Amino acid sequence: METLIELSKKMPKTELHLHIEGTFEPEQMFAIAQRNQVELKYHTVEALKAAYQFTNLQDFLDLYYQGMSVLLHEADFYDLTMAYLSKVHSENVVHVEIFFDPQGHLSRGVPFDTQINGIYNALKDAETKWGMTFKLIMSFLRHLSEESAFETLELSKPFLPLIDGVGLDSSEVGHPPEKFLRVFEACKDLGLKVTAHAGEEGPPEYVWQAIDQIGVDRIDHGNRALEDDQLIEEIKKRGLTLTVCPLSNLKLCVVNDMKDHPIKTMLKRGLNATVNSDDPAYFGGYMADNYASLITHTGISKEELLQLAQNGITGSWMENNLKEKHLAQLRTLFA
Ligand code: HPA
Ligand SMILES: [Zn+2]
Repeated sequence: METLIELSKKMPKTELHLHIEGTFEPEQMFAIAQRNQVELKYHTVEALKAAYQFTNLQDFLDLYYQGMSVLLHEADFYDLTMAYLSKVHSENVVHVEIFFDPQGHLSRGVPFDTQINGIYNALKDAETKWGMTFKLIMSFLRHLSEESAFETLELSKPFLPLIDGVGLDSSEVGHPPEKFLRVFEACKDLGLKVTAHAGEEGPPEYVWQAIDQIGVDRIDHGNRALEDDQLIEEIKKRGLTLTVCPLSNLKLCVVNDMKDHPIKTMLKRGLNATVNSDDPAYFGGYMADNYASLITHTGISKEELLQLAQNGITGSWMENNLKEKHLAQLRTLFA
């Protein structure tokens, strides 16, 4: 009998919540730092890894911004992205929708074209080599101003054909979605899809704002929506997908123990929850590890595993015929 973990490895998977800067493995970070002659605060891979102990989102973000500071050239962005894609290709991930944080690089003098060309060329190469499809999402840093987000949007305009959607990440509490209402209106007018991190640490009110005011197409995390029954009903009514990140939730103390992760509750309540890795190099695992951890600790059933995988396909922004193809493969595998 095939175990659920074996099945989860084999099944075609999508990744809908992934920060490319969060895939920076310490070994690669040191190699690129050396090649760019940038000094890191930590002097060995071991010392850096030992610092990956977070009690909240901000602890992590402080290290995340430090880590990305070694990315300077187009080749750095290409190598980072290709390393991630090749890793998840080996785990049967067939489609990725990845975030990048332009403001985290612009503030260090790295031009928009350097960033996006490196990332996009890797995505195109993975598509050519393995047939892995993708969407690219530009994310605004919510701890910065509305003005900075508008400046970033302006810089992105020559590259809009390469960008599918926009997101909102970084320090959530104190930076509600409504702070960026006008930016997101402008993005929608440009035909971009919209998603936002909401309800990771922030209150249900932020999820309401993301839905009601911003009109998001998807919700990133959304854990705290479970505190509000009316909100759950609204998310269901609108058919919104939640991009849930189990190992991230554990590492950032959004949940205290994987056995208490709310993903089964989300499914039971009829929410379209999906499984994603967020910042796998920092949180201890890629897609396969996230599924394996849920299977081991929460006791999800075969039916729930199939539901999660199906949600990852239906909640993606891929074309409908591709969705049908992947859904048919899943049905065969689970039959
Ligand atoms: O999980 C996250 N939350 C908010 N901002 C982020 N930036 C990278 N990862 C995250
Ligand atoms: Zn995230």
